[in-house]
Amino acid sequence: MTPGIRPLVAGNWKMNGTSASLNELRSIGNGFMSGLDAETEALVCVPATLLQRAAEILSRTPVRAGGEDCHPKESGAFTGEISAEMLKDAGASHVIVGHSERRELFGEDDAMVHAKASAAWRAGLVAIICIGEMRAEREAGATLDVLSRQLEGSVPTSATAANTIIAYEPVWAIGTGLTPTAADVAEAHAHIRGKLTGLLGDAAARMRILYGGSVKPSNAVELLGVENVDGALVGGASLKAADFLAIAEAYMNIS
Ligand SMILES: O=C[C@H](O)COP(=O)(O)O
Repeated sequence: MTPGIRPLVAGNWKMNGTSASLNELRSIGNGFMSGLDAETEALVCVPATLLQRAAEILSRTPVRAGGEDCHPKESGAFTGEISAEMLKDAGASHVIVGHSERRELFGEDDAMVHAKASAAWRAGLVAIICIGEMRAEREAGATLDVLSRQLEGSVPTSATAANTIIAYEPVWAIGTGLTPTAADVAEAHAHIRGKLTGLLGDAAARMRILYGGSVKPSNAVELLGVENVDGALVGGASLKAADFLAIAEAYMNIS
């Protein structure tokens, strides 16, 4: 945690979920209405097919709905793509950009992530910019260099704490059940805060830096209690309301 920063627990459903899954979303929304929102803000990023319905369901709760990716352009001949403006129109407040699955499986580089973050702001969305090292990069001792390079290339210099959130997700920890040690997370997040300060100045002090990668109820207190960890980006465990709510409840046990 960072003193003065309200934590955010964000879900990322990835390519999961149909109409039937909206019941989980209702439960998440209801869970936050019974006091959890006093501890943390909450967001669930869902597939575009569910976004409008998700936003309607969550509109009666403190939880917000977000998109998982956007195209840099506002509109045009880009079959299959979705713009930030379309996400906003469907009810999104945030959009994830530069998730490692986009970088790794769809060839997105830092310049593309930079353009997508700018597109998010153009549409009035908060950009959640993801960074993180691959397993080989960690093993080569290059983690902090990779994070610096990704921040330099992906985060536009006009980023502010209001329009941008950084998500640190070690790629090898995503969906694997593996997590870095609390000390490793602390080192990475402190490095990210320092690098952001160099890039953005005062805006970095209040910018949320989320941790993502195999966050679950059993490790949430340990991971979210680390200095400079201002919330979580949760994949698999966000698909089950009980798990997502239990992760958010971790904040009741962190002093
Ligand atoms: O965006 C979420 C992350 O990729 C983490 O996914 P995970 O919680 O399933 O490891």
